Amino acid sequence: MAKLFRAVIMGPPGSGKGTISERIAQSFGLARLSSGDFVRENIAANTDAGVLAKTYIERGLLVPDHVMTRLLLPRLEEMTRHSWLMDGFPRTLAQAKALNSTCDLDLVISLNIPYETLKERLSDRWIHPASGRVYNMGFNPPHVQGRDDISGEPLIQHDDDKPEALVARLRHYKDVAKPIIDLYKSKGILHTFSGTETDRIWPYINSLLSTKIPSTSQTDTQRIPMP
Ligand SMILES: Nc1ncnc2c1ncn2[C@@H]1O[C@H](COP(=O)(O)OP(=O)(O)OP(=O)(O)O)[C@@H](O)[C@H]1O
Ligand SMILES: Nc1nc2c(ncn2[C@@H]2O[C@H](COP(=O)(O)OP(=O)(O)O)[C@@H](O)[C@H]2O)c(=O)[nH]1
Repeated sequence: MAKLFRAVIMGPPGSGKGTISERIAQSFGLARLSSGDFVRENIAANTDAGVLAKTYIERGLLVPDHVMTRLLLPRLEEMTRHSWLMDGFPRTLAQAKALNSTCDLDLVISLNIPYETLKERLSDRWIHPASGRVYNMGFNPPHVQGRDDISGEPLIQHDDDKPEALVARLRHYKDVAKPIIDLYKSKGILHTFSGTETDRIWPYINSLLSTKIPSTSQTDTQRIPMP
């Protein structure tokens, strides 16, 4: 069996993690895992953790570490036969340490995008909740306004993309990301990409990953739903 590959993508809200994860999943056939999707699925299913998580998300806050690790780590332990890319976890040093004790990461991508760019992008971000597909009215609009390209279902905007919640989220990101980035830097697995346009950053990420994982056809792509 080919060697498994485990990666994490980090960056502030709106930095392009979802967009780039999708491209990586399609180009390299990794399972794409999103902590945000996982939390929202738990909210929709009214699980105990989902009900609790909702009270934090509504205030633009992170879900507490013990709730996140209890939700996510067992799921990762089930993925022993898959290569994966995680978007949205770890988001605190405690989560990074918990992840460390579960698996060895091969690579961490950190996106470094200016604040003004983030604000503009998020005010225009639309999402298909069931699949996690992300649109932007300027950058990658849906074929039919307000509808997902594949299912035709309605698109929504997240409450936490509203400017009031965004400022708190960005401040929080800056505070909590630094020690995580330092940790991965010290492990020699951190790769940082800076810029204002995903299309200009993508070729660099693509060529880095090409040296680390073999390309697969698009049919190998999978987005593993989290329970
Ligand atoms: N690892 C995590 N730790 C704590 N809370 C989390 C974590 N992942 C997701 N959440 C919670 O779920 C919410 C939605 O997650 P999602 O990843 O979609 O976040 P987001 O803040 O919209 O991120 P982005 O805009 O960067 O994609 C977050 O705002 C946060 O409250
Ligand atoms: N204008 C513009 N929008 C982008 C670019 N890259 C991503 N987006 C959009 O910006 C928003 C945030 O991107 P997303 O991938 O969701 O970022 P995340 O919050 O880090 O996961 C989405 O609406 C994307 O479609 C870009 O280069 N230019």
